[in-house]
Amino acid sequence: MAVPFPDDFLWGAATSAYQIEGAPLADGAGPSIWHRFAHTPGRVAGNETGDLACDHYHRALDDVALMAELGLDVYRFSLAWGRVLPEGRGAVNRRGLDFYARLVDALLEHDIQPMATLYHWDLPVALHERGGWLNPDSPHWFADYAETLFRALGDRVPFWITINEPWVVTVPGYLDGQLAPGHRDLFEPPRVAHHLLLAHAEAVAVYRTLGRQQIGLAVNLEPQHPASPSPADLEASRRRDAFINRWFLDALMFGRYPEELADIFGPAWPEFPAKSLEQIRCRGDFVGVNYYSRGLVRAAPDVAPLGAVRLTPSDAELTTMGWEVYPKGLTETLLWLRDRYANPPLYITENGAAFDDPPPRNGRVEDPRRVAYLRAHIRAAAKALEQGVDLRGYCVWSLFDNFEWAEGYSKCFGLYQVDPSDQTRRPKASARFYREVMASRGAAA
Ligand SMILES: N=[N+]=NCCCCNC(=O)[C@@H]1[C@H]2[C@H](O)[C@@H](O)[C@H](O)[C@@H](CO)[C@@H]12
Repeated sequence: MAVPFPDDFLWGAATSAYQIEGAPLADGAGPSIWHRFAHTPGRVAGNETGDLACDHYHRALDDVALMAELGLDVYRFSLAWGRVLPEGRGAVNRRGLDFYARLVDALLEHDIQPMATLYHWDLPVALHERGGWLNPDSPHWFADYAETLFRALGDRVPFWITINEPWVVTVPGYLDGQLAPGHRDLFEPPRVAHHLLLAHAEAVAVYRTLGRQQIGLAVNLEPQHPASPSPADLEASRRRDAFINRWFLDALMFGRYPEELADIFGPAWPEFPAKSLEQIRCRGDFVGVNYYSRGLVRAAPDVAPLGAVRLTPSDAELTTMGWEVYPKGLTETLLWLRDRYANPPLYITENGAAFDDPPPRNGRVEDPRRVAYLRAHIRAAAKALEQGVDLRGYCVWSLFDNFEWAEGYSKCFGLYQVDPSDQTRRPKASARFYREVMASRGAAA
């Protein structure tokens, strides 16, 4: 492929603490809401948990050597809040902090840039018991936690992400209850979202006094297309676009929520004080984009609160998550960000696909569909770059097959297969493909 990727473009891979580390209570760590959720029967497929996951907590240094062999420029990982602050605030757990210091130092020794996510869904139970993200103090708890990490690792970590996918924290977490903490309530999501945005803004403000590098928010974005040109479907796709794509970014970039949100939530949508919306207004240094698919939307008046449903096109290729393979949507999303928010610096902080991979043969795992998915989406990103999008990096989700939340270990996104019997990491064809892409600075895609 003609190479539009600049030499300093950062090629990487992403993971998160609860999904790969295992040992959730080791060395003084406090339990998270995901530890509690996974241990609640019926919440996770097969009642699987992150107790072992990829055992990364005990294998981190070997895993960093694997990342170096793969050829990563950047590695995106998350910090488990409860390892560092077992009660979520107050006393620091030195052994937890030391784990992350060792990980960061190992990455730097291998010339891999650390990209640290402060919050990837694993709120300490101790804070959840004080109301969690519903508590108006939660932004201050988060800013204090962030400050602890900025002071401990800020000199060595060049990229910080405050919160991973506040939409997923809010909607599956508090509206439909699919993810921890599993609440199903119409009145909680608007407040949770507001506190998450205040938490992000407060952490960025603290970072501005302590750090000199880059900090941003990672959002899941999904272009919405009406299933038909009917006014009802057009309106439904506009509502879903506001709900998924503009809710958090408009608040950050413009200091206001999309007006559709008040229609969607009706009486459950509070009057937010103008002062707090002004506090939320905070562009950060970059936007992290998590892209997987698009939404094909049909009006469904009886489906509350959106009045819309997402269709699965009958003729589309689907991943095992049921998501349509739609690389054009990545180009569309990147151009939309350029045009709506005045061309902010962007990193694709997650892009990948779950497919049922075969067992290894002669130590190799063939995953041609994932190779095709990654190639198509890297090319889609290139198309946006060629149109002036300020795209600076791309991270595959995920480095390893790992704990896919409520799906357990049944959904595999990894470049490496992890043998559950002995934790052996085996590269898939997609790892070999991605190594070539990185070595050729994008040309091999
Ligand atoms: N309706 N609707 N839209 C649903 C949009 C949510 C899409 N799921 C994500 O973005 C999560 C992200 C997460 O960071 C990671 O921890 C997960 O392992 C991956 C894979 O699932 C993705």
